[in-house]
Formats: sequence, structure tokens, C-alpha cells
Amino acid sequence: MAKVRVFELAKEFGLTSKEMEARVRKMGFNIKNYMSTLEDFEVAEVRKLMKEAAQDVVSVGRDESPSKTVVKRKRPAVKLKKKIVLKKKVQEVKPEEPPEKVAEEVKKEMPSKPQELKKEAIVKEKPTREKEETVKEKPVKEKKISEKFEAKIIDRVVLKKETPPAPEKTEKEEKKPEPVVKVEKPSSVKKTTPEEKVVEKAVEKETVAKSVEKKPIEKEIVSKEKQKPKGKTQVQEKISKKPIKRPETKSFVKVIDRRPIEEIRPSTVKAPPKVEEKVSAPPKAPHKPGKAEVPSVQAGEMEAKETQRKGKKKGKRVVKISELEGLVRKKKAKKQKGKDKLKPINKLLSEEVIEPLEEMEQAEAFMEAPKEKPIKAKDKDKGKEKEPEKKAPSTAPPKASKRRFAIFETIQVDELAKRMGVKVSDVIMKLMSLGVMATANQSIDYDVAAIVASEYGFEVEKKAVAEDLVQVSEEEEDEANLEPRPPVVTVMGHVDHGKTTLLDAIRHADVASKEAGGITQHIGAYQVTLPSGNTVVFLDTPGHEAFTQMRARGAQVTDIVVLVVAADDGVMAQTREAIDHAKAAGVPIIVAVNKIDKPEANPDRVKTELSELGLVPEEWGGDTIFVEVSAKKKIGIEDFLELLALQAEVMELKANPNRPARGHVIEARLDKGRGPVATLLVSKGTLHKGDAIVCGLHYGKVRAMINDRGKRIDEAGPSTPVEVQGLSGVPEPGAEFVVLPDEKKAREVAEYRQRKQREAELVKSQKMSLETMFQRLQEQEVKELNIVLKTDVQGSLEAMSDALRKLSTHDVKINLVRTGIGAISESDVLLASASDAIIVGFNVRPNAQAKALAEQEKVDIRFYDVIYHAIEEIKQAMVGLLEPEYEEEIVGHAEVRQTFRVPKVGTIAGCYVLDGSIKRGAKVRLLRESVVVYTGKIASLRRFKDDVKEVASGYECGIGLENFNDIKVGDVIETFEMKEITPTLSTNETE
Ligand SMILES: Nc1nc2c(ncn2[C@@H]2O[C@H](COP(=O)(O)OP(=O)(O)OP(=O)(O)O)[C@@H](O)[C@H]2O)c(=O)[nH]1
Repeated sequence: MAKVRVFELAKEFGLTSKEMEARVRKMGFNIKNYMSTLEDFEVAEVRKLMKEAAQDVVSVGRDESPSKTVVKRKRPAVKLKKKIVLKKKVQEVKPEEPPEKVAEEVKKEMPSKPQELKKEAIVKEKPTREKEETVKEKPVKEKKISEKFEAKIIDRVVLKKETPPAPEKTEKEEKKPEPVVKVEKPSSVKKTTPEEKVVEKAVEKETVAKSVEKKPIEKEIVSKEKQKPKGKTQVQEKISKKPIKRPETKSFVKVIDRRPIEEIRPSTVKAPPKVEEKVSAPPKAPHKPGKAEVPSVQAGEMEAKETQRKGKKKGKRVVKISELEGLVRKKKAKKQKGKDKLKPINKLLSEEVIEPLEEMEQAEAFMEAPKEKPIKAKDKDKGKEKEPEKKAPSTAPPKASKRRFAIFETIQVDELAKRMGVKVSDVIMKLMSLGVMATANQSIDYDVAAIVASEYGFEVEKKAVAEDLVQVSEEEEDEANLEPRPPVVTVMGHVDHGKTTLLDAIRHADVASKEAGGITQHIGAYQVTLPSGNTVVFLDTPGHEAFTQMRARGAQVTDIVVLVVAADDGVMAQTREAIDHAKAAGVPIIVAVNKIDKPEANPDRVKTELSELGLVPEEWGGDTIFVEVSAKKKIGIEDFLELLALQAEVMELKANPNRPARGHVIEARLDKGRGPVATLLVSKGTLHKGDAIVCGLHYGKVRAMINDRGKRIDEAGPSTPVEVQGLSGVPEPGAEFVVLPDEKKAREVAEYRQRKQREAELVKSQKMSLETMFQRLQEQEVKELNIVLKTDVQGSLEAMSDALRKLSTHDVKINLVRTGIGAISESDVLLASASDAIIVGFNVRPNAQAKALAEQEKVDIRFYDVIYHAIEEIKQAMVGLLEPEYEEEIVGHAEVRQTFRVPKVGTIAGCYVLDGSIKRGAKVRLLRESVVVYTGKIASLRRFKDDVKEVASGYECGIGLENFNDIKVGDVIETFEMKEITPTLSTNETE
């Protein structure tokens, strides 16, 4: 056993003897000086530690440096060299001694040198600990920051090759591994798996040996990996640089790592799958060298690849289109085609990637009109159908049988054009020639449409609105199905003549006292059972003149009118009105002469007055029933009811209860909790809970029915007033309701009616706007302020209307374009827009659509809740409408003292400003002997060749007049301004 002195080792490592001595001491060897000798195993240990120290220093330095990329670049070269070297070594080792034999030798050797081993153990305690520590650290690093660790290891390798002492070291390394390998390789290869610790000890210090031992494994991995990049294209290499290197470095880590071999092994075995995990593309690469590159390649590369193929870019475009349009359609079509070429690619690609590729196949087909193509075919068909539809009639008129069509009371312009087979623009032109300005989607009424149609040789018939369409016309009732029904009685009369009190008396309920202000606001319906057992339905109509219209509706559904006339008051205006309504409706009247308890009551006077109006009492030879009652004192009520029943009997009121119900809306409101609630009076048939009904412009299903006593009922026969819930909206009182087979049908009818009503409103608006225009032309000198007035109640409407009309003056005329009760509707806004009107809303607001439309049309809507405020504001608006008045204000005078003729400019007057000032551009008058010879503008104003804006009095200046040169010395230039005077309304009112 040759002993090596410390200074020899120093030479070996290129250190000074003293440095080496110090290091060896640090390593834990007990030496006196650099002349001391070391045993073989000690020398090996020192060498190993020195080497590790060198590696650690370098790796740390490298790790800290951010130049990882530099290392990586060099890596492949290093690896190659390393591997080549290793390969050689392994080749050298392997043939000489098979691993098994070597292992046996190791086993034999180990027990034979117990002392040495002990020594080694003692000596190595410290170093191994150090190593263990590093080993412990390394796995952690490897797990947590494998990259970092990998870098370290790679760096070691690199540095081994690059650092200056490399030549010596490599020589020694090459020498050293050889003997060690012979000893250790078998142990590591064979015994690692079963005996970790033993092998660890056997192998322990020999890091180099280990690295050598594992290099075959590494080689396997690396060689595989190396093949990959070789097979790759340059582009791919660039892209897969990092991913490819990582697996390699990992294998290095595992090899160099000092963990038990069992740990190392599986990790080395696992390494490839890890590589696959991390870098999905490369493992696939060898299988599909050319095509497998595609998925790993980024968009740019994808494109690059695609450009290599024909029409790839086109294909891409098509993909976008397919995404938007017939993606599914194309997919199917292409799947059917079953492109075999694409199959292998498709397997590798996701669906998204496949799609473009498939699309690429048909790129050419899409080239001409890629976007339109899928749709084209259909469009063409459509176009074929449409074109002749539009054009053919213009060239070839429709058959004679087709020259006749029916329209409702309105028709949209484009619809009319379509019916006649002419261009919409032609129809619009025709309408213009008739003085009707309408766009394609505006409606014109029947009369105008008929004229236009006749121009094109068409005949137009007028269709009844809705009824014939929805087939809800009245059908003839079979006499056998009719059954007696209770009479519907409407109580009418002048205000405070006692209508409510009479009904109250009849119903034995105090309704009047509960009413706000004592005025009945809405029609109430009550079913009363008379002492005789008969039932009578009473409609309590409002007594105020504001609700005349509503009362008229009441008359439509009523069988008998009870005319209440106060005996102390006699026939009044509304009494007469009630008679007219009753007569118009052909309803018999029973006169209740009320308040006979009053001392001043004079029933005969009432009879006389009514006789004059055609209501002659029976006792006077007439046919009108007169009953003298006192609603308050409940006098004559029973007689009254008996006579009422008698009248009903005479009338033989009958209805078929076994048919779908129909009737009228008595009143309707929007209930906060229940939604739209309507009081319906069934006139025919029976209304059931769940019935689908169309009610005016609304529809719905009867969700719940409540009778006049507040009880829920499931059905309501003829002459039964019920409150129903479930309507889509609040119907207008007086509107008819009809039960339809289903809700869908009901909705259709309601929508149809709504549309028609809208059209009718639009036609109305148009007419009004045209009329307004005409009026304007006629009354050019009169300014108008057009107003659409909407109020909450009739009373306020009248009050506002009157007040506004009274605002009219000689200068400004108030024109109430429309007045009405209720919310401001779209129709109101349209009308206001068309007639340049403002909308005045008194205690009303626009609905959402109207509000939006008003914003769109820039229609001014003003809301008021106090009439005074409204009047004030409108006065202001009227003032705004007046032409501004101007007053001339003299600004200054300048005297012409000299004149100059300037070529190309004209005459310039040398002036002296007498008073005020002269401003450039100001209006001037040229006065010659106080006579105005010119009125115009100052064209130029100068002082000593300089243009100036203004020249004050006492200064001289040169003035040039616009288009005027006949300036003479002695003339006076007077400048003036027109100042606007705030207009005031003339006090002379038209009324
Ligand atoms: N003395 C007397 N007063 C009566 C009689 N009937 C009604 N009145 C009174 O006349 C006033 C008006 O009665 P209403 O029943 O509210 O009259 P109306 O016609 O319903 O009134 P409007 O709802 O406003 O149309 C009340 O103060 C009643 O008390 C009657 O027979 N005799």
C-alpha cells in the first residue's frame, strides 16, 4: 500500500503544500505537516472531498449567477462529451468484469479488511456527515427546486470540462474511476436494491464511482433523449430546448445524488415518465416525428407549419368562419368524407386543432366566398323566391282575381306594397303625390290605401277589425237553450239626486257614507235579491258630468235604466243626458222620483218636466213607470223593486248559460297585490275559473273570481258581476270580454287588437300632424304653441284645457293637439313629435316606452301637479316663441374729412370719430346732409396703415364701406347695433 504525502496531493490539486495541509486537516485527518503521509483510503477520501469542494464552490457560484442560459447552451456539448467518455469507460469496465463478479469481490474484500473499514468509518464520520447533509439537502432541493439543483449538477459537469485545472483533473478522474469502478460498479448495479445501507457503505465515499456507475443509466436515458433532438427539425429544437434538457438534467441529479440506490433507481426509472409529464410534446415526437410537432408548437409555428402545406392559411380563415357559421354543418360533411390523411393528425390534435385542419382541406372551396358559402345556397333559394315576388308583379301584374284584397282599417305601407306587388318606394312616392307623408313601416288608413291601390288597379275591401279574424262573432242562440236571467239595472241621474242612497236603501248597506267626498268614482255592480226572490243587478253609475262617457258605457250593458230625479230639484242637465243615453241604447226607463220626504218635494213637477222629454207616466197615459221614493227614509222602496221585477218579467230577459261566457268590463284597476283586477258583467254563458279570456286589448286566464259580496266563486252565470284576476293588463271599462278556447288564442287576439289599435293611433297622429302643417301654412303670421295635454281626471283636463286656451293671445295661439285622460302614451309622444308639440302631463306620467320614445324623439314632456305652475311655465314657453324684437342703438359717429382711392380696394374715407366709437364690422349708415345714402357694414378700419378693431372718439381713422365707394367729404358715418329686446306677451287676449 503506497503512501502519499500531503505535498504530493497538493501538487495534484495545484495547491501549495501549506494550503493542502490545512485542507487535509480541515477534512479531519490527523497530520503533522505537509510531509505527513496518508493511507490509500485516506488519499481517496481527500481526493473525493477536494473534488466535491471544488464542485460545490463552482456550482454555488454558478447557481447564484443568472447566466443559466449560457450553461444550458453548452449543455448538449458537454453531455455529449461526457457521455462519450462514460461510454468508453463503461465499455472498458463492462467487458473486463461483469458486475456480478465485481460485487462478489467487493463482498469478499469487505470482511477481509475490517480494520481498514473501521478506520474508514472513523475517518469518514465527518466527511460522510457532510455528505449526508449535502445529500439531505440535495433531495429537498431536487424536489422543491429541481431546476436549481439540476443547474448545479450540470454546472459541475460543465466546469469539470471547462475550468483551468481540467486537464489534470480529467486525467486523474479518468484514472481514478477505473479502479473504483471495478470495485463499486457491481455493488451499485446488483446490490443496490436489496441492501441499501451496505451498498451505501461500500460505495459511500466514492461519489465519482457512483457517478460513473450511474452513467450507464444516464446514458440510456440521455441516449434516448439525444436521439429525439437529433430527429427533430431546427424549429422544433428551438422550441423544445428547455423541455428536452430538463429530463437530462434530472437523470444527472439522480445519478450524482447520494441517496440510497433504491431511491435513486425508481427515480431513474420514473424519470422518463416525468419527462413525459413535463414535456408532453417531445415523447410523442419520436412516434410521429413530422406531425407530432404540431401540438407543441405555438400559434406562430402552427402557422409556419401550415404555410408549408397548401392553403393552410386559408384553412385558418375558414375555421373562423366555421366558428361563426356552419361549424356543425361542416363538421358533419367532412366527417362523412372521411379524410384518411388527416386521421393520424387528428388523433394527435384536439378537436379545435382538427377543425382547422379539416377546414383546410376545403379551403379552396371557401376561397371565393368563404363567409357566404354555407348560407349562400339557402339565400339563393330565398332570393329566388323573393325576387320574383317583388319584381314580377311590377313587370307582370297579378291576375285579375288577385287584384282585389281586403285590409283592415289601417295597413302598413310596406304591407300594402307587398300586397300589390310593387316597390315600397313607389307606394311612398304615390302617397307623397297624394299629400301623405309616410315611411315604409308607417300605417295609412283604409281610405288612403284604397286610393293608392286604385292607382295600381287594385280594389280594396274593408275588413272588420279582429272579429272575423278571431271568429268571435256573435252566434245565433237557440231558443231552447235560453234561460231567464236577472235584469241589469243602471241607476242614472243628476248629481246628488240620491242614486247611491237609493241603491244603499235597496241593498240595506250604507255605501254612500263610505264614499270619498260622497261622489261615486267608478261603476259598481251589485246583485240584489228582491223580496219576491228575483235577483236584480244594479250598476251604480257615477253622477258627475266628468264621467259621462263611462255612464254611456253603462247604458250599453244595462237592461233597465232607473232614472233618479230629486223631487225637490227636478229635471237637471244630467237627467236629460241620462235620458238620451237610455234612449240611444233602447233601454226602458223607470223613473224614481226621490226625496219625496222633503217638504219642498214636488213630484208632479218632475213628471211634467219628464213628460216634456218623452217620459210620460202611465197614469198620464204614457208607458213610463214612475215610482215615488225616499231613499233616505226608505219610503216606496218595496214598490219600486216590485215594479222593477215586473218590468224585467215583461222584458223576458233570457240568456244561454251553457256557452262560453262573454260580457263587459264594468270597471278595472291595477291592484298592488293582485295585479290587474276587472269587474266583469257576464251577459251570456257562464264564466268559469280557469277560462281563457280576451278582454279588450288584454287577455288572460281567470285565476280567481270574487262576487259582489267578496266571496270566491268558481263560475258566474248570465247577469252576474264578478271581479276577476289574471288579466295581462287593465282593460278599459266598457270593453267586451270573450272566453276563447285557450290562452294562446286569447293572446293572439289581444295582440292583434293592440297592433291594430296602435296602427289606428298612428294614422290618427299622422292626420293631425298633416293638418297642423296645413294650418300653419294658412296661418303663417300666427305663432302656435302645440300642446298634448294629458291629465289624471276629466275635471283637471277641463280646467287645464280652459286655462291653456285662455293663454292664447294675438301673437301666440295655444293649440291643444290632443287632450286626454291617463298616462302619456307612445301615441301621444309620436303626435307631439309630429306636430312639434310639447306634452303637458298633469298628475300623470309617461309609461316606459313613451318615456324612451320621448327621449329619442326629443319631445319635451312637462309634469305638473299645480295648474298655476303649468300656466306660468307655458306662458314662458309662449314668450320663447315670439320673434325677438330688436332695437337700434347708435354706437358712434364719424365725419368724413378726406377720401382716398385705393386701387383694388375702393374709396377709403379718412374720418374723425365725433362720438362713441367706430367698430370694425359694425353696421353703418352713411348720412349725407342727414339723409341716409347707404346702409351696410364697415369693411375696413385702419389707423396709420394698421387694421384696428375699434377707434374711439377724438381719433382719426380710415374707414372703408362694404360695396360702397361713393363717399364724399362731409358725409357722416353712423354706426349702430341691433339689440334684442326681451319680448313680452301682448295683453290683448283673443278671448
Ligand atoms: N232628504 C233626503 N235626502 C236624500 C234622499 N236620498 C239622498 N239624499 C241625500 O242626498 C245627498 C246625495 O245623495 P247621493 O246618494 O250621494 O246622491 P248621488 O246621486 O249618488 O250623488 P253622486 O254620487 O255625487 O252622483 C245625500 O246627502 C243624501 O243623504 C232622500 O230620499 N231624502
